[in-house]
Amino acid sequence: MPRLRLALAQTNPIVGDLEGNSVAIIDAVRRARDAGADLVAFGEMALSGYPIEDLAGRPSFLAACRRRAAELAAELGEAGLGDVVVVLGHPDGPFEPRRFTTSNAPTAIAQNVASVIQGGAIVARYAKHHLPNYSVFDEYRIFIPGDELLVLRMHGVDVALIICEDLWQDGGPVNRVASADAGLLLVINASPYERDKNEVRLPLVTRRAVENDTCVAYVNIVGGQDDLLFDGDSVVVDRHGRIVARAPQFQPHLLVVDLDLEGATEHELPENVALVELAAPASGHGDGGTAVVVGDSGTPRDAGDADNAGHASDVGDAGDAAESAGDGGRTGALTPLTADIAVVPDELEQIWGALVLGLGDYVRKNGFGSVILGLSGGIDSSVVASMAADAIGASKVYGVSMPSQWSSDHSRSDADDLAERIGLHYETQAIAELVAPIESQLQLDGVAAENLQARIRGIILMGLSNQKGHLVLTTGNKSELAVGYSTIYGDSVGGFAPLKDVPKMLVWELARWRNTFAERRGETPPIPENSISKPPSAELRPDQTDQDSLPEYDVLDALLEQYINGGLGRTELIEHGFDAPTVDRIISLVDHSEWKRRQSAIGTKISRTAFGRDRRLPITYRPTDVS
Ligand SMILES: Nc1ncnc2c1ncn2[C@@H]1O[C@H](COP(=O)(O)OP(=O)(O)OC[C@H]2O[C@@H]([n+]3cccc(C(=O)O)c3)[C@H](O)[C@@H]2O)[C@@H](O)[C@H]1O
Ligand SMILES: Nc1ncnc2c1ncn2[C@@H]1O[C@H](COP(=O)(O)OP(=O)(O)OP(=O)(O)O)[C@@H](O)[C@H]1O
Ligand SMILES: NC(=O)CC[C@H](N)C(=O)O
Repeated sequence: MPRLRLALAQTNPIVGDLEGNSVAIIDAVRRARDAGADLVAFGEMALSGYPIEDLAGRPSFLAACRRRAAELAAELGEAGLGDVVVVLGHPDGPFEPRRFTTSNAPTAIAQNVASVIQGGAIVARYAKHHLPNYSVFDEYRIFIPGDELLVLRMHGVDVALIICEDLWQDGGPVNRVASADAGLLLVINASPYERDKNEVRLPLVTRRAVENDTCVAYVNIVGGQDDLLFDGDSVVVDRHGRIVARAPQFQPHLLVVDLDLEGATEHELPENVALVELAAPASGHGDGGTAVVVGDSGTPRDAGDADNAGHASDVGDAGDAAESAGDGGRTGALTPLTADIAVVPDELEQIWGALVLGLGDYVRKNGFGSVILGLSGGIDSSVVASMAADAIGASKVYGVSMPSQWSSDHSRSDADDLAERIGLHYETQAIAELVAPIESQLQLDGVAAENLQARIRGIILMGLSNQKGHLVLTTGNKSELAVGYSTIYGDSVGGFAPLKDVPKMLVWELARWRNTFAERRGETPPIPENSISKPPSAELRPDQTDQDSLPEYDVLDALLEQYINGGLGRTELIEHGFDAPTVDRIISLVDHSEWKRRQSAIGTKISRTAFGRDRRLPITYRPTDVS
């Protein structure tokens, strides 16, 4: 059986940063080459970052991506890395909208492609076939679909290549893998984290391996991009679906694994399969060879454009190359690798890791050096402060206590305690004297006067942000956002909302988990016990608690879970045991808060249905279909 040494490069790209992303790519190829890899694969759009959204409609951006991919190939060759076969995801174009007769998206001018690089040039290209258009994805709108499976013959093995959603959908390229008789199915991905995703993603990888009787290698990008968080978790399973290598979540990683694979055989190609024969390395890790397309039953691809002229041809003299590739083309035997199988953390640790990376990458990738937030001594601000310290270090976190005349003593003492435990910067800005003149001049009372306090706090945080350059973190959680329980332009102020997709009950669970995690490591638990155990209160009037306005949070969260994630209507919610008045009140609050959510800060998605792109509803809406 031919042995392939495969490297999966789990990189953390920044959308648009073609230069920075290229540096990481070249570095990973060098490390893969030093580790003896024959093939190194990067995630979907690893060159450009993902998702590129409407940048896909900008010809100058597409041209820059295409140019950078070709330059990168040349640079790899010049750096003596031409022998390693590199599979790299990037956008390609601009194409004439009507050039592809199979296109269902006539206005799209881009394709979502994987370029195959060898010997200093792009030698083949695969265009994604299935373009996801549900949940957070809009690819059908912006990309032209491909229509064939690419098979690379290298080192005596046939490697079938597809991109992310192609693995998820029956029909199309994944159904041709078995009849193409591929020894390895390589999938490059940009698959966002959701707390239950692993329960779907890994079984899917396993199922495809068994269905096709082939090893499957799945490489994902890692890192935060606005509201999305890519968790990495790249994995290789054998033809029985058993895990043979797995990268850790939430960090860049180069996973290198030896695979003994079914050798390539001569057989008739199914429809819409392009077989590209890659030449064996000339010697050791010297200059690479050229590619020969030995069979192509589909429509011509665009791999042989001006950038790649002379490196791919459709002549059929594959025999010699196949023979020389049979032993892997290496000059000497490589020491076998030991299995590298990362342990998947428990669920709360995963969620914490996702939120910390999402927050940290938003701060770093948007060029902030620090964050600021209001510390009320309550659970939400305490958890956000702790996450921020984990993400960027306590020395870059600024907390402000802003007591009013209604603030309890514990709001101050718990905030002091938190600041001390975490070691963040901390100051006090009392608001009573700022609130009083506005309240009096505008003659505000009731909720108007209550909200003024939250708005003065917002002004203080934005003022300090403008002055010092801190990013303002808004502390609202998913339960509050669902029912509009926050003051617009008040405590909802801010640029990033770490708890946006975290319901209140989960906020408490995470707080307890983080403290226990610290204790296990012999560290000071960051969150004061009193902040966890006391009843939540906005403290905008004497003795206020959240439950003056809302049901108990366990009931509220269960109801919201069924209404928002589960998509149940009024009748079904009542059938599930929620009482009718509560259902009516909460549905009404959720539906009438859409306008607040539409202007709210983004935050890391961790659920199947996060507020934002996942759930698009009208603001102006008079419900007549409530049932
Ligand atoms: N459809 C629509 N489109 C555009 N604007 C719309 C609108 N509906 C209302 N509005 C505007 O919104 C205003 C009302 O919204 P807003 O000013 O936010 O005020 P509102 O939602 O009435 O009150 C805020 C609630 O959040 C609670 N709160 C505040 C702060 C912190 C916390 C906490 O514990 O975390 C809770 C507070 O106790 C109160 O119950 C209206 O005066 C109107 O200007
Ligand atoms: N006294 C305060 N000092 C500083 N910030 C405050 C104060 N009160 C409220 N805030 C800010 O406004 C946010 C909304 O908090 P509020 O106490 O009204 O509700 P909450 O949802 O219970 O949040 P928390 O659990 O953090 O208290 C807080 O998380 C905090 O950032
Ligand atoms: N980029 C993609 O095609 C991702 C879609 C896929 N269903 C996923 O979430 O993994």
